[in-house]
Amino acid sequence: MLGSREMSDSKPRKVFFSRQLPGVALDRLAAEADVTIWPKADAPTPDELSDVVRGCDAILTLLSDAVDGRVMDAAGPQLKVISNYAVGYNNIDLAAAKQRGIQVGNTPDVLTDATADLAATLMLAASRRVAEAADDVTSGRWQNWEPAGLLGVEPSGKTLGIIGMGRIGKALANRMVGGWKMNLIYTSRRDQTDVNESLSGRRVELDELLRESDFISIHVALCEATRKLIDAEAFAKMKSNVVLVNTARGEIIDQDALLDALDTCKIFTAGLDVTTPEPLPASHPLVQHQRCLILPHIGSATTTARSAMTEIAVDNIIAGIQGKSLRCPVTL
Ligand SMILES: NC(=O)C1=CN([C@@H]2O[C@H](COP(=O)(O)OP(=O)(O)OC[C@H]3O[C@@H](n4cnc5c(N)ncnc54)[C@H](O)[C@@H]3O)[C@@H](O)[C@H]2O)C=CC1
Ligand SMILES: O=C(O)C(=O)CO
Repeated sequence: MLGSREMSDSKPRKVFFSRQLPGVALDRLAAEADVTIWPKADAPTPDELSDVVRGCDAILTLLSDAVDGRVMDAAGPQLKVISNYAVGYNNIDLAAAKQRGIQVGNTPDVLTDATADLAATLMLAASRRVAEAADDVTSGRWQNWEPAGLLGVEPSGKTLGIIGMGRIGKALANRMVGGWKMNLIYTSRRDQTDVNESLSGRRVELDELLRESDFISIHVALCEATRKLIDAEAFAKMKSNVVLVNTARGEIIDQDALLDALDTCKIFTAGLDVTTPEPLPASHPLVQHQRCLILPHIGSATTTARSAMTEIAVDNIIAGIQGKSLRCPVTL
């Protein structure tokens, strides 16, 4: 049923947090609601989540929590808001929430700089083979300064292709065009005149981006249209020696095709903050691959970004349980 849900003023609101959050904003919720925080280190399974949200007015979820209609129904008809502690919301069934009149919120903007910084870090670290080089030192393999040892590629003056020119894509473009004087091409659902004018960017089709880029960084949201967007066919179109970076979602790359592209030296290196699943087992060939640098999804992991995310997530919950519009709503 569409529309706002019944508010009951007679009993305290119940809120479930699927993890403890950094920052102090949680204190503000105490005045409004009884907050239960998932006590275990491992994320709740879908069954556990359905169980613990029973009777809740609001749920705070992480990107690893799959929230579908079943979880929403298990919570009950009083559930008013799902506050996702992330800007990406591919883990939430928005149609099911809309159908039930449940508001969904996310945490945009405040993590843009942190995530763009990490994408830039991955670009530089992957292009200079930093993980491989550090491993040579810690393993004792490094013996001599070699003129042809650990040669990398340089971003300066090269072409950067950004897939998905949203907030984080633009912030990375600013860094790499401003600082490294890279040439910019990008894919986007609409032309971005500000990017074209201030960064001399050019919107292109994905095919052209794949054929022209020396560095490719993925910043598009995950949805059915972007799942496995970078597959074997896409790798085949790329130049050789491409550096590929993904800080968006692991599902956007076909990981078997990526492994093959690395094994056959079709691409130079990859830098990934996201994989599927997360974590990849330590024995996975991509984890073990010398030219694949994988980080544990730390794009937004700065004290500044995570505290600000907590503020927004809590604001979204308070507004939601009061029946008001969310500070950062997600709509279908
Ligand atoms: N590694 C990390 O810790 C973090 C990862 N992320 C990921 O980065 C993504 C981007 O974040 P923002 O830039 O803030 O989001 P945004 O919404 O500003 O940008 C996403 C872009 O994807 C485009 N897009 C969405 N659906 C599309 C489709 N079907 N086809 C083509 N383009 C489509 C949008 O038009 C937009 O330009 C998030 O969705 C999230 O998955 C975000 C923050 C931290
Ligand atoms: O916000 C997101 O979407 C993340 O992946 C983590 O901050």
